[in-house]
Amino acid sequence: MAIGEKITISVIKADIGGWPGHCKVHPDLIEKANELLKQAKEEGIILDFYATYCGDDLQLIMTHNHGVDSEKIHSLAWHIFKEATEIAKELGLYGAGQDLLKDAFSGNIRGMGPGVAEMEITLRKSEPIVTFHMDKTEPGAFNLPIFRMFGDPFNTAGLVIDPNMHMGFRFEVWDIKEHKKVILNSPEELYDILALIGAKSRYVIKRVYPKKGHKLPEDEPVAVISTEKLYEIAGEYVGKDDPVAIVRAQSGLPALGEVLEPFAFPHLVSGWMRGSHNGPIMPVPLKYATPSRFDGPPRVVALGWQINKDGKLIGPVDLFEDVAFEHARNKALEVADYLRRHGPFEPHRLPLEDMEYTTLPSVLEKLRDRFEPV
Ligand SMILES: O=C(COP(=O)(O)O)[C@@H](O)[C@H](O)[C@H](O)COP(=O)(O)O
Ligand SMILES: [Mg+2]
Ligand SMILES: [Mg+2]
Ligand SMILES: [Mg+2]
Repeated sequence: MAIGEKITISVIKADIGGWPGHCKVHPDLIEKANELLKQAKEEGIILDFYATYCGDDLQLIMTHNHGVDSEKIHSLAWHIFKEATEIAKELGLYGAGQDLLKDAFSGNIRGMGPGVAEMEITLRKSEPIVTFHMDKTEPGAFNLPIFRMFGDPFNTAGLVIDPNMHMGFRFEVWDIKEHKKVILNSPEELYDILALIGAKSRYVIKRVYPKKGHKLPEDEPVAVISTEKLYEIAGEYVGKDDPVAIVRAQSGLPALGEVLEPFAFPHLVSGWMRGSHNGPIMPVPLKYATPSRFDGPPRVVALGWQINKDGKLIGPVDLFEDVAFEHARNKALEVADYLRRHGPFEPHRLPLEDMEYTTLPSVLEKLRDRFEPV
C-alpha cells in the first residue's frame, strides 16, 4: 500500500441488539468486533479497522485492498455480526440479531439487512475523511447535508472561491421505490437535483463524484451513503435504516469545516420513535449517541480520520465534541420539545403514506368494517 495506489474504505453497520431497548450497543459486542477485526488484520485481510457504535447500531470501519462489494470483506462483517449476536443473546439484549434478515451469507452483505457505505479511491498524499453514523433515521436524512457540502455555496465557500472545485460536482440520486438512478450535474441542474432530493423518503443521494477537469479521477466517489437495504431487499420495503456515510475532504473538496457545517442546523428527519415521527437530527459526540428521549431525537456522529500511506486509520477525532455544535444541540432540543407537544398528530407523526410500513395499518384495519357511507 502506498500513496497513489487504490484503497477501499468500508463502513458496515448493523443493529444486532440494543442495551436497553433500542438505546445503545453493549461494550461486549464492540469488544468482540475488535477481537475479530484484529484477527483479520493479522491475517492480512484488512489494513486497519475501528469498531464503534451509534445508538443501537454496531459500526465497523475498515480499510483494505479488495475493492467495493468484496466477498472477503462482506463475509468478515457478516461473521462479526453473527458472532456478536451470540453475545447479545447471552446478555439478553433487546432485539438480538435485529438487522440480520437472512440466514445464510451468499457472497454480498447488501440486501441482507446491514447498511454499507464503501468507496475505492486513489490514496492522496494526505487523505482526510469523515465517517458519519446516524441512528433512528433513514438514508434520506443525508440528502440535505450532503447537498449543502457539495452543492450549496452558502455552505461551502470553496464552490465560489477555490478554482479546484468551482466547476461543481455530480450527484448520483437513487429512486428507492422504482429502483432507478440518475446522475445530475451541479450547478447546471441544481433545481432538478433539489426537485428530487427534497422528497427524501423516495429520492436519496447515493454518491457524489468530481467532474471532468477536477484533479481527482471522475469515476472515484468523494462521498457515499448507505442505501442498500431499502433498495435491495426484494419485494419488501424495510423502514428506517440508521444510515452511514463516508466523505472525503480538503484540497479541491469541501474543507473539513465545510463538511461539518450543514450539521450546525439540526434539520428535520423521519424516524425517531417507532420510525414514525419527524424530529431534528442532533449532532453529538459518541458519549451522547444514546437516543433515550422518546427513543431519540435522532443522532448523528462524525468521526474524523487521516488515512496514512499504509492504509492505517489515524483517528478518530470525535468531531461533534466541539463546543461549536452546542447551539445546534440546544436548538434540536427546543425543536424536539415543540414537536413532542403534537403527540400523535401530524406533522410530528409521519404522513399516512409513510406510515404504510409501520404497525399503524394493522390498528386501522380493525376499524375498517365500522365505517358507513356518508
Ligand atoms: O425506532 C425504533 C428502533 O429503531 P432502530 O432499532 O434503531 O432501527 C424504536 O423507536 C422502536 O420502534 C420502539 O422502541 C418500539 O420497539 P418494539 O417494542 O416494537 O421493539
Ligand atoms: Mg434497534
Ligand atoms: Mg438503530
Ligand atoms: Mg435500525
